Amino acid sequence: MTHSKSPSSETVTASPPRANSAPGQILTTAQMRDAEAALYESGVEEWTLMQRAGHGAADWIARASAGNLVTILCGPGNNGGDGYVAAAALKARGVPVRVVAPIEPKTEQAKRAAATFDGEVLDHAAGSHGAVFVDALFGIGLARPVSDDLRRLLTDLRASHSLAVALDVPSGVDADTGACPDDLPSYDLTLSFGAWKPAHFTGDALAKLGVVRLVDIDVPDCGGNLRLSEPARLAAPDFATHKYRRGLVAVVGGAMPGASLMTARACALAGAGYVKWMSDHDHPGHPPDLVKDDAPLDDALGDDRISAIVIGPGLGREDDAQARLEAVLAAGKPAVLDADALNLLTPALLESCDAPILLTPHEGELARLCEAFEVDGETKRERASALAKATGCAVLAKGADTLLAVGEDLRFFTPATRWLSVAGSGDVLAGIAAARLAVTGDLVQAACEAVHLHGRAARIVGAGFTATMLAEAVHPALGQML
Ligand SMILES: NC(=O)C1=CN([C@@H]2O[C@H](COP(=O)(O)OP(=O)(O)OC[C@H]3O[C@@H](n4cnc5c(N)ncnc54)[C@H](O)[C@@H]3O)[C@@H](O)[C@H]2O)[C@@H](O)CC1
Ligand SMILES: [K+]
Repeated sequence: MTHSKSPSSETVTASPPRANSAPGQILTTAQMRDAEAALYESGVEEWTLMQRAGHGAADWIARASAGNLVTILCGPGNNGGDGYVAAAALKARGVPVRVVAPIEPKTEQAKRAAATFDGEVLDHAAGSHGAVFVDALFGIGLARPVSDDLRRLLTDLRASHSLAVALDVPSGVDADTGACPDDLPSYDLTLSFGAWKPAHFTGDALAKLGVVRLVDIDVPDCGGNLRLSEPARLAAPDFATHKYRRGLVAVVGGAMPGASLMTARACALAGAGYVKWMSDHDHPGHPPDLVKDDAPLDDALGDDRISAIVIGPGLGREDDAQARLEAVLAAGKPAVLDADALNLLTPALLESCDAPILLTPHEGELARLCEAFEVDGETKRERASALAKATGCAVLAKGADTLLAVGEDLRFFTPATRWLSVAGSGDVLAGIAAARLAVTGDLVQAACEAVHLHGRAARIVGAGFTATMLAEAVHPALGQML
């Protein structure tokens, strides 16, 4: 069936360019609903927000289409409403556009938006092909799994268009967790409205979103606990500094000294003024510019000038390893615990430690730590938060969707290159984090800077690198981020 809507008297006005009102803000569905409710109470109309969203989307879609045919799949709710507004705005700009609407608009705003579009509306996708497919079927209002018929429709439309754009989130994605069906099609561009949603930075949907961009609709900063960590300029050493003031880092080695050597190398290149390798093993790769301290660890760690310690890479899990971890925790210095230090960590070991501690677990280490500290959560985000609260530590949960949990707060990151999934990558990150901790004295800042430096180093070194190559690339990465 094809029908044409009668033109509505609604005017479709182009919105002026907007500055982002809260660029790093991430809101869950419930927080987004609260933010919207507050806006409505302050006198902003729902229709105004939908206009901003639809016009903002139309700007991106118009560029992507380069004047070629756009097909917008509109659902029954306000996500569909955004789609109709975008369709009307595109048509007004002379871009050929049609709407596929398998379900009639149901909300007041979606009906109103549908009435502004006087172009072609189909209730099926047969024969639909074109340049850009826009998914405006379901957004944050997804209430249940998408039916087989609608999933097929999404897949067919994706396949019959050169580019696919999702409005807010791809239909079928849980905006709060990033969970999605395996057969979700892949998108080239996902446009988030008003604020980022957790699904833009975490969960399985990450692999499907393509490039993500924020369309500002003037949602103010709600002071929420979820934030996107954006790379910031790192501070260069100040005028009156010296090597100790720039940060002395103790890199505590163990049974497999090669790993801690790599950590020490990354640490030295990430801005620390002085790195001491505390190892009772030698290694043929020990470089001349790395000071080795083989005094008994308690004594070595007694140096008051130490401003951060890192332990875990190559530590091993023998009795001696446990004793070394105990010595680090007893030193009362800010510390980064990685790898085997995480495998050895127990609530009893942390009991008398009140120094700032950063834990850097990957998925498996996070699961073990959650077991050891008797906490759990359905998602990585919940597990990391629960662990942060149980330990009082900052938890940098690594992986394709790295996130940082500190108390009630969560920081998310734009995903780094997948080439970082290589043995030793975490050892390098731990070294960078320790350097930044020594330099900044701030756990959250150090962890965020470390993730950005690590990702930058990976981009610089390119494809198919080893961890040693990655550690060397920390040097140019630091230079780029100053
Ligand atoms: N309220 C606001 O402030 C704004 C909301 N905006 C848009 O509104 C969206 C949220 O709108 P809604 O709350 O109306 O929700 P949606 O439009 O995401 O979807 C809700 C509708 O879809 C139906 N539905 C949900 N899951 C389904 C399924 N699996 N199969 C079949 N039907 C299903 C629901 O019954 C309801 O009718 C956002 O994602 C965003 O795109 C934007 O217009 C910007 C402003
Ligand atoms: K959508």
